[in-house]
Amino acid sequence: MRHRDMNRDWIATASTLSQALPYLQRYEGATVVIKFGGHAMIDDAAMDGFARDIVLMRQVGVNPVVVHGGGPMINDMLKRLDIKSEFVNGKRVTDAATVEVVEAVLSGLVNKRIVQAINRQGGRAVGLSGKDSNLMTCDQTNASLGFVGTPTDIDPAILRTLTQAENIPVIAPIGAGRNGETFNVNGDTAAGAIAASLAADRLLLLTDVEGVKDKAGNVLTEITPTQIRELTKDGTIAGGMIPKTETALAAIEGGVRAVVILDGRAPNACLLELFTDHGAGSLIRTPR
Ligand SMILES: Nc1ncnc2c1ncn2[C@@H]1O[C@H](COP(=O)(O)OP(=O)(O)O)[C@@H](O)[C@H]1O
Ligand SMILES: CC(=O)N[C@@H](CCC(=O)OP(=O)(O)O)C(=O)O
Repeated sequence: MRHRDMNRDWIATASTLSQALPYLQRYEGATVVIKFGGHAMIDDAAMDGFARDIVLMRQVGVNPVVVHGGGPMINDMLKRLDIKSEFVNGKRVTDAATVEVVEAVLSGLVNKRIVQAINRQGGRAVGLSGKDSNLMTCDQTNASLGFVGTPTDIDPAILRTLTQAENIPVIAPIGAGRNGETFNVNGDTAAGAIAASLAADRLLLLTDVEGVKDKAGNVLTEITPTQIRELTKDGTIAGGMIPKTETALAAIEGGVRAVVILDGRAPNACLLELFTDHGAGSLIRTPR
């Protein structure tokens, strides 16, 4: 009995691999930008699973570009330093002291943790922030948010150099201001702007919910720009989901072929989305 069950498992595994062929062919040479949110990095196992998926993508000829968040890790450090922090529409109000902590945590602790996790799985990850090689120049979003930036100029040349050499860029969402300022950029916003600059085939926004939910709490497997606007207006899309859906709309308008908002805590979330017919999360694509 036990033998027969094991056989069945192996057959299912082989069948999944075989079914992946058309997807592997479709995504060979494609650019996929993955936003890894702070809430998706729940523990070492989630980090290692994510790293493994990214290395597998690279191995089969996809060009993965990782943009990360780290909101909960910034909160921890601010708490340790006794600095108060608040959010307005999913964006952290960032004063001069806060932006120093944000940069240290994102470009230092979080970025290097992801780089190391990918490299331990056999990949070649290179960590950078928007300041490196003029990758992301920003203007202030709104005076009331302090040092929060909106990307205005993205120079993706360094990303192309790295991906052509089969390296995996891992980007902290810190932007350079025109007058030497450091700007805190929401991770989703940064990922969307970078994906648009690369005319990416897919932007995957990994988070801690299964997707965008409607009023009744059901996950919408596909969501149109009109639905997003309506659900935001009536408050169904709120908090941290606002920058995600705003990003999805801007990315689609900016030339990204499709955006998926999905649960990064689910094992192999990225592989499931790209290489199987199950898909995952909420898909937003250019209206046809
Ligand atoms: N309509 C909605 N559907 C799904 N999640 C929503 C919705 N509105 C608000 N949210 C909230 O948005 C959160 C995701 O944003 P956030 O916490 O910033 O994630 P991350 O750290 O992964 O970027 C969810 O955990 C959920 O609480
Ligand atoms: C302006 C702004 O809000 N920046 C975010 C940057 C980190 C981030 O986006 O992290 P998650 O993806 O984990 O939420 C912050 O300070 O928390």
